[in-house]
Amino acid sequence: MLLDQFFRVKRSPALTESLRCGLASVSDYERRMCESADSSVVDYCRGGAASEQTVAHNRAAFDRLIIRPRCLQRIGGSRSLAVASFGVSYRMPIGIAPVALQCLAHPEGEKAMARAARTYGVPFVLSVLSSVSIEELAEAVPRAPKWFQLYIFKDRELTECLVRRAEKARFRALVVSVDTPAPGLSRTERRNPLTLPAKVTCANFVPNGNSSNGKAKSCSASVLDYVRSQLDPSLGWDAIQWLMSITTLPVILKGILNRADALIAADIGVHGLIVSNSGGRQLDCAPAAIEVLPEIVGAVGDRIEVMLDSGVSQGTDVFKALALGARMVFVGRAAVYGLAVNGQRGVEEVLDILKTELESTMLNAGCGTLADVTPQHVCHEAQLYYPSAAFDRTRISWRGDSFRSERYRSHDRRSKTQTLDSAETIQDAEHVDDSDIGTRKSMENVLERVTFQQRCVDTDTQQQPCPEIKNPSSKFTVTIPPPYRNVPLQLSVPRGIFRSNTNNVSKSGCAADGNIRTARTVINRKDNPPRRLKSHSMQNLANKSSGTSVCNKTCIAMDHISCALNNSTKTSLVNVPLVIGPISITNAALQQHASVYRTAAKVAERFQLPYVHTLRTPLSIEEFNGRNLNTSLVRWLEVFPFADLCVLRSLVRRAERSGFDAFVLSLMEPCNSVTSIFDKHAHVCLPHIRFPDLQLAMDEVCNFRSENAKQPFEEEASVSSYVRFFRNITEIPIIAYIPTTHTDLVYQALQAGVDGVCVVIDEYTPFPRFVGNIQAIKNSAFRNIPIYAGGSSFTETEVVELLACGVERVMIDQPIIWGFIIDEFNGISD
Ligand SMILES: Cc1cc2nc3c(=O)[nH]c(=O)nc-3n(C[C@H](O)[C@H](O)[C@H](O)COP(=O)(O)O)c2cc1C
Repeated sequence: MLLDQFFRVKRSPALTESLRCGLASVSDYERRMCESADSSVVDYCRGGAASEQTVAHNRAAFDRLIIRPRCLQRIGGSRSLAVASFGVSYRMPIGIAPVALQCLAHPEGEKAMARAARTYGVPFVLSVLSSVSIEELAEAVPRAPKWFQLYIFKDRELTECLVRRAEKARFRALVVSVDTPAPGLSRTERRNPLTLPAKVTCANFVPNGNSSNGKAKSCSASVLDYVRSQLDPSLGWDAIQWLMSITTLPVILKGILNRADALIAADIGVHGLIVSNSGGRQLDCAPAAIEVLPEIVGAVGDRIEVMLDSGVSQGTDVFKALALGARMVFVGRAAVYGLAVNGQRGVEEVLDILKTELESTMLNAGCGTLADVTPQHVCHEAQLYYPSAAFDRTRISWRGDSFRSERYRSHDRRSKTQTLDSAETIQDAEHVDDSDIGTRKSMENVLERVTFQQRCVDTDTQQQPCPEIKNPSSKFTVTIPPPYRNVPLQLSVPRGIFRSNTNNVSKSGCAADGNIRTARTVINRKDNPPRRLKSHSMQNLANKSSGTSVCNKTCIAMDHISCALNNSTKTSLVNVPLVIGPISITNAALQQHASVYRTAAKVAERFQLPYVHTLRTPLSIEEFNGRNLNTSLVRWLEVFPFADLCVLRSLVRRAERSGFDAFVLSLMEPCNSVTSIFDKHAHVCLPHIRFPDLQLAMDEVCNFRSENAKQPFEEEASVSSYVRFFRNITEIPIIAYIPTTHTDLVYQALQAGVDGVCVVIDEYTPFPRFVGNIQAIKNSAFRNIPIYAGGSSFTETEVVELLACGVERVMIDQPIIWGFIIDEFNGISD
């Protein structure tokens, strides 16, 4: 208070009032609502889908972004938050998202919300499931800037009727929620079901003289069921085209979460997108909206308006979204909390809090106007805290320069090629950004034009190829995929999630298009038709293992298991293309159980999965090979980039003789000599275990060295020289096994001609970032090379996400050990 007075900060009466009541932030309103409202209403407003991971992602993703302020920016006196959208100027870039049945939170419901929106000059989106009808709202708050959210229902007549009503009531835009093929599953709501009071219903579906075509239903909870039954999972993009053909209102798609869908939307001429996961209420484990925003702005930001909702609850969130290219953000829950606490006044107070926080953030970050807020003002925490990742190409999107330059240079994505300078650094990007500051305003004009001319654009002109951009210093060229005009028009958010048999991923066109040289044909040559794995969860395994029937050895390792389970929310790994291994003994409890390898290999054989044998085992290549193994097992061998050529050559020959199908060249640890890896695994970590192959390699090195006094291979040999070496002496395919933090090595390996790459997650990399890294590789010139994902234990949904972004197979190792400890063959199978 004192500080405010000192700096003479002007406060609105609404904020002064709310501060007097101890409500200074959106979370204060949330808390107050929880104290005062009925518990089923609280659950309804706050809840998310299933395990609510996406709700948590939304918050965490904003928190991972760091604001990077600039000083001494000569911020002038005239400061405005005004923004134009679809031809209308709004007083600030914050709108109110569609929220169903607002009369549950407050008797005035949507009317109060719309009045607050009018006071603050921001758009209010009325949900089709509103508790106040379109007409009633228009009559009560005629001058509020209103948009109308709808679904394209199974009954198109009903849908068209709603559109006509919205047009007649002078709504300014249609927001189509495309992420709702079915209602989201809320566990909290199932535990504490919401019973609609008699006077609260979906007012747009109740006969009132306006909904005249006989489609309206009588007033009861069954109205909600009826509306839910009208959701149509069979919709395709043609439905959007149909909608655009029956209305002149701008059409905005809400719920877009990937670039591919954004491109289709722009291609078919929609006017805007709201990047959204519906606040985590639809698909659990969907990405945070803010995480995918840069990718979508990069793809279509220069053609259509891109907005965002989901997780926005403070001014800094708004700032971050604007910096990453959103034109406007919407709040759902934040506004509902205000409504529940204090009706219209509560919503105004919340809007005031967000506005004040946004203004303060802008000032302190060195931005006087929205035009000053640029991607340069936000970075991902990884850039600050993990500087070794500074060269990681995929983090470029978080610097913002990649999409920004496209956006500001009016880059046309239809160009066939785009060059990337692999030597680009953060400094380079900042330099570029400096020169770009202040251009946002002019870009806004361009955006305006694009938006309103969108439908008139002659499609032939759109097809004109754009001149190639060539950068002489570029190290490699990335081919941009052709426009998505010919893809089947089917809503798929995200792609692949409903794939019935994920083992067919390569055939379903996600990753492969037949150009793969050797890996597809050779590595997987023994693949048989997939079998279904038994559906067990890691939690089940843990529960099972706590029973008395489990032998002593289990107890020793149970700490490891429960620790791993506690640290994560691992679920089942079922019905997916996997690779088993490489399993090395890192667990002291397993020292005496070398049979884990043979057992794991048998399971791999049974399920027709490749098995990766490693040198870090008590079984030599020949011993492993000789034990009752059927020839149908697909065998890969993990090798290390030893400096000693003679060792590598001899390993290659032995692997060839033993019928291995691929080499997994592990670049996980800096081990340029046999001695370093031998010391680490055979002497230092696990002194009691015999590592015959490493010992053999040691012997060979000693013999070799005594014969050839000097080192045969330079100590710091590059990835390419190892790959070339393998290439020269064997036909067996090579898969590089590289940590995701070293994307530069991935590209080196790909350039050197490996047949596949396994990108391995580490404990510091957030999963969305890992997916981003993989997507970047899949989007690069090497898109046809199979990518595998490694890193111990992914959850089932993570596996699906990986497959959806083009990963061929997922390598698992640690869960195999857990399964073995619990029930050997059956445990691993489970
Ligand atoms: C209680 C509630 C009801 C909602 N109802 C709808 C709806 O009817 N239609 C829709 O498209 N989105 C609906 N949403 C999603 C919001 O439009 C918006 O996407 C989401 O709330 C944004 O996330 P946030 O709550 O974290 O701000 C609803 C959200 C909430 C919290």
